[in-house]
This record gives sequence, C-alpha cells and structure tokens, in this order.
Amino acid sequence: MPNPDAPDTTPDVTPYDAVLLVSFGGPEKPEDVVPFLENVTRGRGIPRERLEEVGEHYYLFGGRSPINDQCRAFLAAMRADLAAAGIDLPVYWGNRNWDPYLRDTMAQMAADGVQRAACFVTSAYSSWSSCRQYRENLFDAVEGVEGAPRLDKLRHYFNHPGFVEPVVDATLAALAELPEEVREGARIAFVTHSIPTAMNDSSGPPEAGGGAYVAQHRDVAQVVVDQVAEQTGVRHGHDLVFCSRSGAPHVPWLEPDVNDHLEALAEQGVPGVVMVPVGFVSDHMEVIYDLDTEAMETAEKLGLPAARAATPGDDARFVATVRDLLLERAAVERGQEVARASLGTTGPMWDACPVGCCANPRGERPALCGR
Ligand SMILES: CC1=C(CCC(=O)O)c2cc3nc(cc4[nH]c(cc5[nH]c(cc1n2)c(C)c5CCC(=O)O)c(CCC(=O)O)c4C)C(CCC(=O)O)=C3C
Ligand SMILES: [Fe+2]
Repeated sequence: MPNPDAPDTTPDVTPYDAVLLVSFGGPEKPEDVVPFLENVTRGRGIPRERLEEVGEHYYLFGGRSPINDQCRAFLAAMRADLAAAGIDLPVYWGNRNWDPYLRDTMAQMAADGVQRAACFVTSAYSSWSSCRQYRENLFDAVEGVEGAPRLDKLRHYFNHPGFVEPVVDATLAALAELPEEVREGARIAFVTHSIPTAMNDSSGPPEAGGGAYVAQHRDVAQVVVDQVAEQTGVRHGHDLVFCSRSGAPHVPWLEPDVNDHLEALAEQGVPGVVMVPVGFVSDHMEVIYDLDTEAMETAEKLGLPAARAATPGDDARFVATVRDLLLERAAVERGQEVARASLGTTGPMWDACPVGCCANPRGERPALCGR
C-alpha cells in the first residue's frame, strides 16, 4: 500500500549534502561560566563588573544556559521535519562560543565527506554581532581544515512567515494572560538585544545608509501589531526597546532599556504591557534572566501588569522555515527561479551579503557567505 501522506516527489536539495545549525553556545555547568564569558568577550573591552554581573545571571540558573538545550530540541525537530518531507540529509551543529565548537564540527563534516552545507544561524537580523560575526566565525572554522565543506548561509528570516507567525500567536497568548480589564489598553514592548549605536549605524549594506538592525525589527513589530489587530480588533500601541546592554558606560548603545521603558509606561498610566522578545529565536539567557527575572521584577515593583510572549523555539512553523530556505536556496544554486516568502515592507533578504555589509567595528576580517 502506498502511504497517502508521503510526498509524491522527493524535494531536490542538490547541491547540498548537509545542513549545519550555527549557534552562539552557552555554559552547561558552573565551571563553564568563566571560560565561556572569556570566549565571548576576548578583546572586547567589556568592563570586569559587567562580566561579574552576567556571570551571576548564569549562576542563578545553576551555571547552565538554556541555549544548548534549545538547540538540541531544534535539531531533533529539524531532523524530524526533513525526514517527514522525504529529505535525507545529515544535520550538524556548531557554536561560536562553546562546545560543540564550529571548528570541531568542521573537522567532523570533513571526515564524513560533506562537500557543501547549508547553514541556518540562530540569529535573525542584520548587524555585525548578529550576522557578520557569524560569517567571520565560519571563515575561522574552515581555515586550515583539510577537506572542509563549502558553506552557504541561508538568508535572514526575521520577516519569513515561519518566524513571524509564531510571534503573532505568542503575542495573542500573552495578551490573553493579562487581566481582562487591562488587556485592551495594553502596550506591546518588542524587546531585542541592545548593540552599540555605531554597530546599528553600520548594519546592512553601506549603500543603504545603515540602521538595518533597528529597521528590520521595526518592520517585524509592525507586522505583528497589524496581525494582532486583525485577530482582536485592537491596534495596540507599541515600542521597540532593548535589553542586555553591555560595554563601557561612555559608549552609546541602543535605548531605551526595557526596565526604563516599563517605568515610563507606568508613569504615563499605561494599564498593562506585553513583552515580545522579537530579537530572540528561543529562550536564551537574555529572555529568562533579563526579561523573566529582572524586567518582570521591575513591572511588579511598579504594579504594572505584564506578560512575556513565547519565543518561536521549536514551533513547527519555525522549524519548517529551515526546510523552506534550504529548498529555496538549493533551487537558486541550480539556477532556477524561486518564490521567496516574506512579510512586511523590507522584502525577502539576499542570499549572499553585499560587500561591506555590517562592517566590523574593529576593522575588516575575512568572512564567508558574502559577495
Ligand atoms: C545582537 C546580539 C545578539 C542577538 C543575535 C544572536 O543571537 O547572535 C546576541 C546574542 C547572545 N548573546 C549571548 C551572550 C552574551 N553576549 C555578550 C556580549 C554582547 N552581545 C552583543 C550582541 C548580541 N548578542 C554585543 C554587542 C556584546 C558585547 C561584546 C561584543 O561586542 O561581542 C556577553 C558578554 C557579557 C556581556 O557583555 O553582556 C554574553 C555572555 C547569548 C547567549 C545567551 C545564553 O546563554 O542563553 C546570545 C544568544
Ligand atoms: Fe550577546
């Protein structure tokens, strides 16, 4: 008996023979915390006090970041999704800052004879930290590894429906968690990782004038607000705010900080707030500490009813986004025309970053996956 659910044609993934999940990495036990922080901040001029403070966030959770388990769950979901679609590709995982390190993964891929892999990075937006630095890490990972595969980074997906739709649903669910009497008047705080303002200014292609990091977040926020309004009939006021500021105090980073923002909302008499961590693909430390712990405490002190929306995590639509981008890119590489899904006004993103995109504030370094 043929299986009626089986796809009638196996999707063509040529020229790829592997998929690589690229992530940040995080500590898994207390002894990992200091070496992890040293990996992240090497040569970055992060003040000692900031490092001690961030270390405490990790110790509060037993020295274990949630990020690696999030990646493991995502990997399992990805493998199941690809298999269900009849795609038989090995899926690898490598991190920028912790085991499994990208470089070790490269050696494994080379040993397995992988020729060309499509890379999905757990970071959705443009900026040096969130895109170009990963491209530099990929360069470093293959440098000197004999037989290392060719790596292609799958395009940015912040505006892909598979990323945005789970955020819309999560926003609706968080609104429903608020007491009924404050729901309609609640404001939505879209939260993302702060970066130095200079890094935002140099994000995106130079000829576009910079500012892509903030512009992309604003575009997604507008789509979410519009889709929520379609569902509820209420167009909530919204703001883009930031968490996890680091660096030296005299260096300007994107503001307002989420805690200052909550104070301002309370002062204005806003009855409630939903925090949507739109800058994070899953529950990273920034989400469980900076939002669920610190910002929630701020809201409580202010007597401001608050709820935090879930991140996409291993939502089936987000997991399927990897497959969609893989098949899209494979078709492009075979010279075929493709339809590229996107929402909002930015339009679908490029496959290879333009020259000079998201310039490294510390000077040019070699990177893969650019033109
Ligand atoms: C834009 C952006 C993202 C989002 C895109 C992406 O996901 O990549 C992101 C993600 C993450 N950042 C993370 C952790 C840290 N980031 C730090 C430091 C910094 N982040 C920066 C930016 C970003 N970071 C910047 C400009 C710095 C200053 C130093 C530098 O110029 O590089 C520091 C050092 C201490 C401190 O300074 O706070 C830590 C520990 C984790 C792991 C969390 C977990 O364990 O769950 C994740 C996912
Ligand atoms: Fe960070």
